[in-house]
Amino acid sequence: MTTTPDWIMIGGDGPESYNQQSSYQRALLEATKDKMTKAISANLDLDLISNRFIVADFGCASGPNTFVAVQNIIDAVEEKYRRETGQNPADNIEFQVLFNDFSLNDFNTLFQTLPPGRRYFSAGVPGSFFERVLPKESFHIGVMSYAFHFTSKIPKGIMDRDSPLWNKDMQCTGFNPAVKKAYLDQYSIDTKILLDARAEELVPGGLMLLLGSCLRDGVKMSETPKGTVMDFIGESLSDLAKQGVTEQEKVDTFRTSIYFAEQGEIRQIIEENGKFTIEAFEDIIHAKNEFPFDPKTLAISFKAFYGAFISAHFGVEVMRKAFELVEVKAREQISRLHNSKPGMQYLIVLRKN
Ligand SMILES: C[S@@+](CC[C@H](N)C(=O)[O-])C[C@H]1O[C@@H](n2cnc3c(N)ncnc32)[C@H](O)[C@@H]1O
Ligand SMILES: [Mg+2]
Repeated sequence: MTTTPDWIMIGGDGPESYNQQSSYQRALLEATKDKMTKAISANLDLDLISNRFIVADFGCASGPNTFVAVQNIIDAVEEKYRRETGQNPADNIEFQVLFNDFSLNDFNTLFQTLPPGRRYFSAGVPGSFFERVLPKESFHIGVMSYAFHFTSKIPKGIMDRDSPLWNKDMQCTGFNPAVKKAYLDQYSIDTKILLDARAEELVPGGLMLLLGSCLRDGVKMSETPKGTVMDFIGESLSDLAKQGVTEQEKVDTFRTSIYFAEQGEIRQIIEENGKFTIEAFEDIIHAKNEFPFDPKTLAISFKAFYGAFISAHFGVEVMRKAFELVEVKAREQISRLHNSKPGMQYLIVLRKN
């Protein structure tokens, strides 16, 4: 079994950084602000809002989206407190935000760009969210934004050419049922471990807010715009191997530890885990719902997301060349994108049982 390189976003705040290129992810946070506020108002016990309130973001990257996510939560908690007690939250509540990601994440950029005027104390929590990273009962609301689609490793057999599970593509396209099952099984195991860990770390009655992308039931990854661009990336890397720019062996051993689950699969995993009640599972439709089908924008935003991961395996030069080809492919095959089936963006609200 192979462990993939840690899934690190491009750090710093240069033109290709995650910091500058994550507006797609941010659009979902902005679109869900009202729904997050309502969910917190309806599902968080007033008793939990006392002198010390802890918010944790798992898979925070280097910002700025994490600041939007945690501020939305703090605003909602303050609003509920003000409305239901008539008191000023600033007089009575101190907030702390725990920022979690892999230790190699660019925490320097994160801490250097913390919003001025924020009303919370900050701390970094390094480590994989597939393990316990915090003491028992140590936070009140957790959030995961575009971080609930990872597996801890590439499923067994996926990179073995002699296995019926061998996957020629870099992602789970959804077309090979055996490959799809292997990814789903791994995702299910990992996600249950993740939920177990968060359930221990959350205070009783605490909430987890999950925001991200999934598939509508019955839709295959490669049928969506995101899956189509991921296929362009895989095809571009294969082209570079054919041109001798990189080795075929490297292409064959490059697979993503990402599984975009179907809506029903996510629901089933959470229910089987049994540590949380699903208070809401919302289908969020917003202006930036799908990527704009502009070849240049697509190449840049997917580079921000996947670039560091590809660099770690192929080196930065191959990564750059691959995304030049992705832009060409997106231009040549724009109809594939226009004919794709919509993906889905969600807000899931979980309450610890
Ligand atoms: C697509 S980014 C999302 C960042 C940010 N939450 C947002 O909404 O823009 C996914 C983040 O999850 C982190 N991540 C992936 N697997 C992780 C793990 N096992 N433990 C902790 N962080 C992880 C990555 O390092 C990355 O920063
Ligand atoms: Mg990984």
